Amino acid sequence: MSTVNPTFPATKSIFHTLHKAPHSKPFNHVPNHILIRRPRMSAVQSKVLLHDDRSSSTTFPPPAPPPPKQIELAYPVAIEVDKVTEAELKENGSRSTRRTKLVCTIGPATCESDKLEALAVGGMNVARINMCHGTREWHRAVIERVRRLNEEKGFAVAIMMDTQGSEIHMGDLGGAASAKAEDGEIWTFSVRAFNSPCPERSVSVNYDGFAEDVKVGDEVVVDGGMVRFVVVEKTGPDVLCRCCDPGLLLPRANLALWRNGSLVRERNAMLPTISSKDWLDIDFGIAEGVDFIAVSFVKSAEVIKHLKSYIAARSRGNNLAIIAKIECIDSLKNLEDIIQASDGAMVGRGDLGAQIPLEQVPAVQKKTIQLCRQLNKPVIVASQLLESMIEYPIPTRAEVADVSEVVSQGADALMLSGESAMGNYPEKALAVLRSVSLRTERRWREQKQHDTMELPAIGSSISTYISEEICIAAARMANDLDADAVFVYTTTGHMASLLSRGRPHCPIFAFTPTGSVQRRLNLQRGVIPFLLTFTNDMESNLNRTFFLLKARGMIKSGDLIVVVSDILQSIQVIKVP
Ligand SMILES: Nc1ncnc2c1ncn2[C@@H]1O[C@H](COP(=O)(O)OP(=O)(O)OP(=O)(O)O)[C@@H](O)[C@H]1O
Ligand SMILES: CC(=O)C(=O)O
Ligand SMILES: [K+]
Ligand SMILES: [Mg+2]
Repeated sequence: MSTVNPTFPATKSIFHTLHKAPHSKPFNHVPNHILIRRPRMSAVQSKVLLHDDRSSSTTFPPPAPPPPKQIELAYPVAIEVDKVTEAELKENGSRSTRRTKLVCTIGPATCESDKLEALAVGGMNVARINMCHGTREWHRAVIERVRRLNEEKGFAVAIMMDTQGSEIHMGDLGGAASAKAEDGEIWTFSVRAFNSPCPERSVSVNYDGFAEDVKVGDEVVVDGGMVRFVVVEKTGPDVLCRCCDPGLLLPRANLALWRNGSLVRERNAMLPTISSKDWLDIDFGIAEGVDFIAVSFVKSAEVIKHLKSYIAARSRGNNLAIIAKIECIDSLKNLEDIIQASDGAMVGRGDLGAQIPLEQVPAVQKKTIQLCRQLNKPVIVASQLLESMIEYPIPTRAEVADVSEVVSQGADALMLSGESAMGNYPEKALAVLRSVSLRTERRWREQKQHDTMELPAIGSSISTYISEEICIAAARMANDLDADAVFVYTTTGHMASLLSRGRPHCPIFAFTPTGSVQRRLNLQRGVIPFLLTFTNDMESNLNRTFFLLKARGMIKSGDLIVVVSDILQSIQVIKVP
């Protein structure tokens, strides 16, 4: 380990600097007053503004907020990064680190500390808890264990809470782990609540309108088609159904009704996206400080806006991100608005495949990934990626091809569901996601593939437009120059996310002073989030970062770095001294 060197040389080898300050040439057409209203200003601007007469209401540009205090930091301040990523950087160099992020659903197979640790070591970036199952106490214990591992073992695993939603689902089978439905058997689906244990071949249904809505001849599709029934008779609150596709019924499995080849959207379509139970779970998530809330069965952007304003009022200063789950037929009509209103999206292929014909699911997946990229929102692809690994230690070739395709399509993250929640091989499944991602990403880079996706302007102000352009240009420069990394100093994570949108071939080292921003960046493809306090003196930031990263073996002299600054709105290309 190197010792502190107070005379560590200043950055010398800047051989190219594109300085996009407000008055430089490329933005001559931009009226100054708009630029000066940016929330953060360059050091030069700050100084000028300090001499403004702030009390005068006629002054133009209008009074700006005071510049951020510049704290001079002693040389070695701590830099924190997830220890698994650190090991990967040391071992393989930055170019070969994994870009695709991995989400694991935590269930009975993985809820203990040793199992959670094994997943974290295996590359889990986000732990997902599904409020469809288990009690709040159970979930609280999982959250506490993840937090403790982060603190004690140096991981940076984020927590995602997934709501139940109020679509139609079965009850909990009176406590049984599962129930087998055989071909031709008659089962009773009832709106009555049963005492446990349930009467034989009976399940309760959470939706009170169920018996009124169904018609004889309707198909009841359980768990996206794992089991199927046909309605043969209705008697009061009970609906008698004959099993036509036998299989295992699991507690709280989702139910979809089909009639004449299409989904029944009657009064059940009026069920709220966020149920009263979900609101309690959301309060729980806010209180526990989870990083993401994934909202099930989102139908419109309004519900996301409503939830965001609720959260903003309750969790001051918190960085809770809302992920819209695209998993119902109604979400498809409003896809763009929903994604725009959210902080990210998840393609929930499980429930989606119960609501639209299966052969349409791949197109929805592809479209959602594309829209998310264009609108700069991270996107997770979920369900059945490695379904056979619930039972077997190796995946099918088709599953491997599917995972590889999702990575090629440019998704930010892959998710394990039953494979990690209740499967026999959670760590092996995670290892498959990791190795397939790495191999697919490498092939992409080796073939020097540049994707040609149009990235439209998305910001509403000139300053956000400048940020977007800088990030697109920086990503392209990094590819053309074969850079080892892009560095970005970011307080809100926004610049890091814009860089991720440009999908450079090298990783993005995002330095942020806030733990919640660091964890939130765990969902962005190609971003390695570091916790680091920085100032608005870019040269000192860079020198400090080079010093700290070199000392830890995460970069080395001669590495080529593209540096993007939020503060200066600039791009620099630097060889690490
Ligand atoms: N906390 C838990 N307790 C018990 N079992 C769980 C838990 N979480 C998940 N499982 C089991 O793992 C399976 C897959 O979990 P997952 O949460 O991914 O379900 P899903 O049906 O894909 O998601 P969703 O309900 O959001 O559509 C569940 O069907 C359930 O059997
Ligand atoms: C993940 C999820 O909710 C689904 O696939 O339905
Ligand atoms: K859910
Ligand atoms: Mg679902």
